[in-house]
Amino acid sequence: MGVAVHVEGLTKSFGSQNIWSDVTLTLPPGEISVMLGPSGTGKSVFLKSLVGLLKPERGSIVMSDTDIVTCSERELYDVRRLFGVLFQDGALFGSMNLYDNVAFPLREHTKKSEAEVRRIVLEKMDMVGLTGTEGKLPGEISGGMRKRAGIARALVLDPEVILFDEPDSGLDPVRVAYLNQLIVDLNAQIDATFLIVTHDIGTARTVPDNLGLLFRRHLAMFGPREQLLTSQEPVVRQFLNGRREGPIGMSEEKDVAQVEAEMAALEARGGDQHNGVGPKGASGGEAVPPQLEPSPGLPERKAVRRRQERVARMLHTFDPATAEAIRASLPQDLLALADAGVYEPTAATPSGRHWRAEPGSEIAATGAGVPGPRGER
Ligand SMILES: Nc1ncnc2c1ncn2[C@@H]1O[C@H](COP(=O)(O)OP(=O)(O)OP(=O)(O)O)[C@@H](O)[C@H]1O
Repeated sequence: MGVAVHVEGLTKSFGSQNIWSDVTLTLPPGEISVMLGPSGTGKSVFLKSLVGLLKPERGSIVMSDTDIVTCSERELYDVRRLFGVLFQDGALFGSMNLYDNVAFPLREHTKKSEAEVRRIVLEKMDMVGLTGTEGKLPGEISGGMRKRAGIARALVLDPEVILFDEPDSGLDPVRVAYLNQLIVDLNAQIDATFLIVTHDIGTARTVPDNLGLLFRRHLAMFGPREQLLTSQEPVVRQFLNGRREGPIGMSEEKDVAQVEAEMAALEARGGDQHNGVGPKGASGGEAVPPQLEPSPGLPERKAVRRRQERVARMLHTFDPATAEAIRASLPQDLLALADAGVYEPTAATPSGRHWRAEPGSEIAATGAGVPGPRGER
C-alpha cells in the first residue's frame, strides 16, 4: 500500500513573490487526490516541492518518517525513490526508444540484470497498454501514447506515491477518458498514493477520492471529493463550472464589488446548471457523479474501503450537503456505526483537511490519517 504524505504549514516564495502560504493537507495512503487551481497558482511548484526539487522556506512534508523539507541530501535520495512522477510533457528522451526510456530509472538507480530490467519494463508497458511499441521513438507515437510511456517509466521503481502533472494536457477528450480509466486501473493494481494536478473538470469530478483547490496563494479547500463537489464556496463553484463569473479573473484578482454583481446576476439566471450546485444549495445527485471504477477483471481498489472508514469517522465534521453526499456512498455497516454514535461529534478537524489515524486501526499501523473517535488531531 502507498504511504501517507503529511504536508503542514508549507510556504514557498521565489524572492519577494509568494506562491502559496501555510498549505496543510494529508494525502491518504493509496487514495487518489486531485489538486485544482487557476493557472499560475503554483500547482507544479507544489509537486516539485513534494519530491524535494524545490525547497519551501517554511513547513514540513513528512513521508515515511522523513521530512522532505529539512532532510539531508542522502535521505532525500532515498525518499525520492518512493515517488514516481509523470511530468507534463512525459519528459521522454527523444533519441531513445520507448523500451530504453522506460528502462532508464532501473539502469540508473538499481543494479538489476538486463534480464530483470527486461521483465519489469515489459510488465509495466503491458500495464499501460503499450505492448509491442518498445522499439518506437517518442516522436513516432501519439501524445496519449507518450503519456502512457511516461507513466510506465514512473512505475518501474514500484513507487509508493505517484504524482501526475496535468496528465490530460494536449489530449483530446476521448484520450483523456482512456487515460483516466488507466489511472483508476493502475491504482487498483498497485494501491499507491496518487496525486494528480489537472485543469480537467471531468477528471476532477469522476476520478479522485479527494479534491483540493489552490487559489490566491493558499489552499482554499482540500477534502473528500463530496466536500468540493457540493461546496457553495464561490471560487470552488466557479472553477468546477468553468465560468467567468466569480472570484477568479483573467489575472487572478477581481474587485469584490464586481464579483458580487456577477454572482447576483448568475443567481438571478438560476445559478450553475450542469452540476446541481445552485443558488439554493442544491446538492447530491448530479453534483456528485459516480466515481470511475476499475475495468472489469481487475481487483477492486483497496483504498475504497479504507476511505469509506475514514470519511465515516469524519462525517460529523461536514456541512449537511457534504454529509448527505458522503452517506450516499457508504455501505450499511459503516452507516450503522456512524448512526450509533460510535464516531462521536467533536470539534471539527480544520476544514476536514487534516486528520490522523485512530490508534490501533489498520490505517494507523500504516501511517495513514483519519481522526480518532473523538477527533483528536
Ligand atoms: N524556478 C522558479 N523560479 C521562479 N519562479 C518560479 C519558478 N517556478 C515557478 N515559478 C513561478 O511560480 C508561479 C507558479 O507556477 P506553477 O508552474 O507552479 O503554476 P501552475 O499552477 O502549475 O500553473 P499552470 O496551471 O499554468 O501549469 C508562476 O508565477 C511561476 O512563474
